[in-house]
Amino acid sequence: MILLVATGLDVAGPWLAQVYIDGYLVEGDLRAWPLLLLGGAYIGSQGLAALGRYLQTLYFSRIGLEAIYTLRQRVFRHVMRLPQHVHDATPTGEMVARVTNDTDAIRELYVAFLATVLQNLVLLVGILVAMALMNLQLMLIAAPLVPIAGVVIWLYQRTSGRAAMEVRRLRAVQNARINEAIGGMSVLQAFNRTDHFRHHFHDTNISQYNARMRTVRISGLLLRSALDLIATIILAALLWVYGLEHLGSGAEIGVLYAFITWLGRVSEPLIEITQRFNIFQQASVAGTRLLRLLDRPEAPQGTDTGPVEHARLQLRDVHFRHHGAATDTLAGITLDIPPGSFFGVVGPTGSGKSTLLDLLAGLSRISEGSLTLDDRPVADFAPETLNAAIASVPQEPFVRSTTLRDNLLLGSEADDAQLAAAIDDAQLRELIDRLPDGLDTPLGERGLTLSTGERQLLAMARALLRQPRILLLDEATASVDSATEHRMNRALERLRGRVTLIVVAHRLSTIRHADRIVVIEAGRILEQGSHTALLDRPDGHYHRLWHHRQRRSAESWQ
Ligand SMILES: Nc1ncnc2c1ncn2[C@@H]1O[C@H](COP(=O)(O)OP(=O)(O)OP(=O)(O)O)[C@@H](O)[C@H]1O
Repeated sequence: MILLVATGLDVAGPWLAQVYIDGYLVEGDLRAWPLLLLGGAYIGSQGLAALGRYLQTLYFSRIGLEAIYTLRQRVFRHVMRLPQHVHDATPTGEMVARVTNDTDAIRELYVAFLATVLQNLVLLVGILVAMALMNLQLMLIAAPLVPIAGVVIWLYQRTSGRAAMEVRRLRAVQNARINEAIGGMSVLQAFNRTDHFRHHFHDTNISQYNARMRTVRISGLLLRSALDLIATIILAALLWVYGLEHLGSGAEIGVLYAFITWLGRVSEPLIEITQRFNIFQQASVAGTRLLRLLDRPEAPQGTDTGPVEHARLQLRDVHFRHHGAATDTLAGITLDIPPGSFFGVVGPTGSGKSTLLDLLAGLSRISEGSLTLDDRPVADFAPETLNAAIASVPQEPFVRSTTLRDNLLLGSEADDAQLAAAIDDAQLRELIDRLPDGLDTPLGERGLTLSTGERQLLAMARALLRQPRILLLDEATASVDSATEHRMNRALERLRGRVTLIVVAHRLSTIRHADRIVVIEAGRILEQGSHTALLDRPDGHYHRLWHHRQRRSAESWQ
């Protein structure tokens, strides 16, 4: 409604001018009141039209922003619920682009495309109607501008659409390159590969420049130039016809004025509509990508919220195969993990240790066999219930670039006493005392100001804050300094008996005192038992591993 009124007021301006010119000026009537009245009406109508346009823009923007808010919320929630294998196979930058750029393209569709196209189409129709009412013959001369402009728009779409797609593709490549280079900057610098990457970047940059120039050339040629030329030809035709009819009389010169003004305004909406079609194209590509993402099934979630009483974990002939993999990563794992026990898991790299922890944490689902917590399938548990009972410390803990306190809490609530207990249990106190602002020290991006071992202790304190029944720890590396190693061992010793500990270890010293050590190779359990029992088997794998490590560390001390 506002749109129609605003357009009517907009179009009325030249009409009022025509009334004044033909009714008073040409007649030689130079009294003040008609000028004041019609001039005031002219200014008023244009002012109200501007107000109307402002209200429309506000309205469309609100619709757009509301749509984007809901959509972004939905896409992000969906992304967080996608199964692990989807995240493993999708580059981070691509997921980020889905949630930010693609949803933004949809916003543009509402704000910039639909609003502009609708406003301009209505304006176009309004001008044509006003022309027809004023002078049908002249309107019929001006009207062909619309179909001719349609052809120009079609040509523009055909030629510039491809170039615009190329610009966007190159921009995505460029973003990925920048992401990759910045993420791996230390490696690039250490390997002296910065120049190599710079040249690669230069190549895509040049291609993007050329593609961009192509779009500028096409739009420069077809948009303003072609449409202005056609408008000028039509203007000449109008002058010709008007001249033939009113030659020398000067009659209806106001009509000519109104037509020239309207004609000048017809090409603007046409150019706007043409330009906005790119946004439409972008939004439809983004929309297709978003729909494809939203169509991907979320990881199934259980609903069992019953309390976990004993926290006994049992695995019966568990098999697991990674999505799309040809063979099983874990095969025939059978384990009984009683509450409060300390289990160590060792094995060569790639043997499936981290995968086993992912299954226990409910991050991946077993392919075959049974995995239960208190005799209830782990897969049936609601994520909140399972996460409250089982906490994990991954190999590469997630550290945000905020303070240590925020990193420990990770959005949850805990009082000072709980925080202090978790910090003490994880042996994090010494580190906090060393930091300039203690718990309120910012940790820098991805926690790079902390060592690998310290990041794991932080993740352990974070996990302990939730007071879990079972703690899964995937030891980051064999090569932490002896002070950190000592702190980690002390932390495990402190937790022992209070919490079930399942620890994947690269340093055998970490799990030396475990109740049971499980040796895995190629996804199968080779042997299990206590440290002494396993060492008592001279031809056992653990025996060999232990003596091999002992020799290596003895050599490194020589
Ligand atoms: N998403 C995946 N898709 C396919 N295979 C995978 C995937 N993730 C891991 N794997 C494979 O599964 C096997 C076990 O990996 P896992 O990370 O569990 O080993 P690991 O014993 O923890 O090794 P490390 O000691 O180096 O941490 C490896 O061969 C690995 O290549």
